[in-house]
Amino acid sequence: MISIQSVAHRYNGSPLISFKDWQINDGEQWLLLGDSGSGKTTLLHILTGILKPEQGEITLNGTAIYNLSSKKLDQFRGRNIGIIFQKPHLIKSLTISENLTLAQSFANLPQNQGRIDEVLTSLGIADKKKSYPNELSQGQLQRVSIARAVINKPTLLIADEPTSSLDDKNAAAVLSLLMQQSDINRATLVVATHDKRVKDAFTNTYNLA
Ligand SMILES: Nc1ncnc2c1ncn2[C@@H]1O[C@H](COP(=O)(O)OP(=O)(O)OP(=O)(O)O)[C@@H](O)[C@H]1O
Repeated sequence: MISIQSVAHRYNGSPLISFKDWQINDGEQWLLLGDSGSGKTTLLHILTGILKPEQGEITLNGTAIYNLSSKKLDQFRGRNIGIIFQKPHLIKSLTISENLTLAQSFANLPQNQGRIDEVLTSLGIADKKKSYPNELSQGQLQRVSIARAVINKPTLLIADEPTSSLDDKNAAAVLSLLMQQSDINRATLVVATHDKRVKDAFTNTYNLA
């Protein structure tokens, strides 16, 4: 379970952005909706341990994440949280398989080729394992980014604007893959977007005013 309590943040000299309390139960799928500039990315960074808020507390499965040392927090994030950004941010000189191995080692987990094969197969890109990122299409790269996010079986899967640069068909495909992967891996899913096309797929919505 994730809980956000009395959280507010202010960037240097800017107005305080307050976030209403939010409780996310295990396995739930949530849409985080808000206009551009409303604070979606800020809240995702707070949720994932990247940005310590000026006020408030975030607990993930009972751990108050900002009470951890930065080293512990990095390891905690690597093991418990999978993040999908708008762009894949893969390492170009490494194969798809090596990029995924790297995600395992960042979390201090042993290399597990079987898990890599399993995830790539479930995303329909097992044949791209030995390819380099520049040999893949945008849609395939987006799948690799989902693979990297779920490789360590995170309890929380977060996607920041995963569909905004995609056409209707690809947007629907990526969304259904995210939901499917959250089901297979029993991970809680939070998708931040201002893309109204994805609204109907979710029953739980957290709205930023
Ligand atoms: N590093 C920063 N320093 C100062 N102000 C920032 C910083 N990052 C974001 N902001 C400001 O905080 C507010 C919220 O930004 P944020 O990026 O969280 O919004 P968003 O909802 O994700 O927007 P978008 O949909 O356009 O990505 C905005 O007014 C933005 O200008």
